[in-house]
Amino acid sequence: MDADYLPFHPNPSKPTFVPPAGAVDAHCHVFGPADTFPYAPQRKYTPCDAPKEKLFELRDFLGFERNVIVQATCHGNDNRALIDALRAAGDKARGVASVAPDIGMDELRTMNDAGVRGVRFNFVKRLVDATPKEVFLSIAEKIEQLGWHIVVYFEAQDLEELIPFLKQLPTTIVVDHMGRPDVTKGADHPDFQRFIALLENNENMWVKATCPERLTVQGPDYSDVVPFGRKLVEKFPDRVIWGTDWPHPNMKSHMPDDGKLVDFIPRIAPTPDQQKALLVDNPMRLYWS
Ligand SMILES: O=C(O)/C=C(\CC(=O)C(=O)O)C(=O)O
Repeated sequence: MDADYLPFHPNPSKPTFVPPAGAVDAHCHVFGPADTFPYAPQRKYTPCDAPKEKLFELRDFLGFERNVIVQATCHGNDNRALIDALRAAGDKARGVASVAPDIGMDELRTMNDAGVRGVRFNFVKRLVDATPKEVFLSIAEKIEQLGWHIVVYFEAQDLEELIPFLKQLPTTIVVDHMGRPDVTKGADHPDFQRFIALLENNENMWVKATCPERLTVQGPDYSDVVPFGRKLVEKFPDRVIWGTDWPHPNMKSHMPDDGKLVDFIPRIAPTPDQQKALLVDNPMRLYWS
């Protein structure tokens, strides 16, 4: 792993908040182990191994029933670790893959059988070299045939430029990590309001109310991120999902305690109805129906 890479928390606390029955951790990753599933040569970071067994252990410990495992850039378009984890989890996991435009429908169908239900388009400049929009559009055309959706990861300052492209995508779109707002500007700032307006005007767009630990400036207990998550849960109760982001690649300031991240949930989704929608009904509709 990279010299400055922080490994995941070795012994997270037991959360006080008990997730509703059937809760889904809808954003997490598996990394390696590198001797079986090597990292991609073009990767921008080398993580510590975070194998499926550790993920499943954490799922049970935190009180979740299911995972959505998202392909991260350190594995490039090599989805073998993801597929291996999905097969091992059986019906308890679904996946989001990263694919090249020349992928065939047969390979996509094999992935579908393993539990993949979406692809991820990553626009974060520190993580990937830019991919031409036509390439993404040609992938979108293929995966649309399987009823999959597209997860997009971008930073707030790049949203404006991306909007015309996002509007061209033919499927459900899920935006990672609240659209990565600058929380120092506040949730009423025009930047976050523009993101809210985008979701209001495009009913195919969903959002993950994830990653207070990445967005915070104050640090734990992430109070500066609460207004952002709460606004998304209130405004889009049937289009918002939640996940741990375990094993938290590229965290530089601190490594979050996953139990504390679970305790963040009732602060952004205070009512049992909101919690059930966020953790059960919405992810089940998107990934298991
Ligand atoms: O865990 C995440 O979702 C966020 C990441 C890593 C990532 O997305 C990737 O490597 O593909 C990040 O901001 O470094």
